[in-house]
Amino acid sequence: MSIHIGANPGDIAEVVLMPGDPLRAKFIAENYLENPVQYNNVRGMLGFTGTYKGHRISVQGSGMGIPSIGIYAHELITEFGVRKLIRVGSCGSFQPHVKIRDIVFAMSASTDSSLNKNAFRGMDFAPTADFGMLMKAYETATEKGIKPHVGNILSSDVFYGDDPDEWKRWAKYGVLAVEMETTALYSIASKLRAKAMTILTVSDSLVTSEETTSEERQNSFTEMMEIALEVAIS
Ligand SMILES: O=P(O)(O)O[C@H]1O[C@H](CO)[C@@H](O)[C@H]1O
Ligand SMILES: O=c1cc[nH]c(=O)[nH]1
Repeated sequence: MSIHIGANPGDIAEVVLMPGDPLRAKFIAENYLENPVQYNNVRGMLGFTGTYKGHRISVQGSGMGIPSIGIYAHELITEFGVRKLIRVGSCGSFQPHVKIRDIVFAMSASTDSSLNKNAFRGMDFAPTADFGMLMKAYETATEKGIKPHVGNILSSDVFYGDDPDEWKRWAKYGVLAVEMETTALYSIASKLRAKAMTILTVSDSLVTSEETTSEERQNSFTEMMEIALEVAIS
């Protein structure tokens, strides 16, 4: 048992899917895992372990933002022996060609957070996805007839910012979309010698102002879940 995860040693698989929303974790467990067992309810941050195509897989809600996923990723790796972490999240598009419900693979994650600036005394660390996982995700998407966008994303500390045009600074440099966790996930996985990647579904567009509902964000982004499960068992 760790401070934030009320599981016993061995309750959590070596591979964990991590949606921000704990109810998305429940949806994945109930719809894709065989014999799912809930191992965590501390702070309502649901975690489940079951099997997918015969492989043991866990799904753990990460909460929103860098501090929250930082806590769960750290405890999963250091206290429960997790080796592979796959974030399955929602994001807002920065580019006209990245449309609502499209899939984005985060090859790298820029940030406005000071997490790594603090850790590296003002110097820049480049948080990147595990190449093998990224390649498997790309192959799986291609087999399914899905064309993912692969590239740099922004992990922001701010959801409701002051400047409505701030995102354009990142868009100008080709950043695909914004979410709030990946830079921490990739950095922590690198430090602790685990493997990580993020798969996102576009839930809204800063370009067109289109949006999906919270219910859709919880339950309907199934293509990214299915790609993530194939990466998990590879
Ligand atoms: O849908 P999730 O995985 O929570 O991801 C995105 O949604 C939340 C903001 O609505 C942030 O956590 C952001 O990263
Ligand atoms: O962090 C996020 C997630 C989804 N959509 C956004 O605009 N921001």
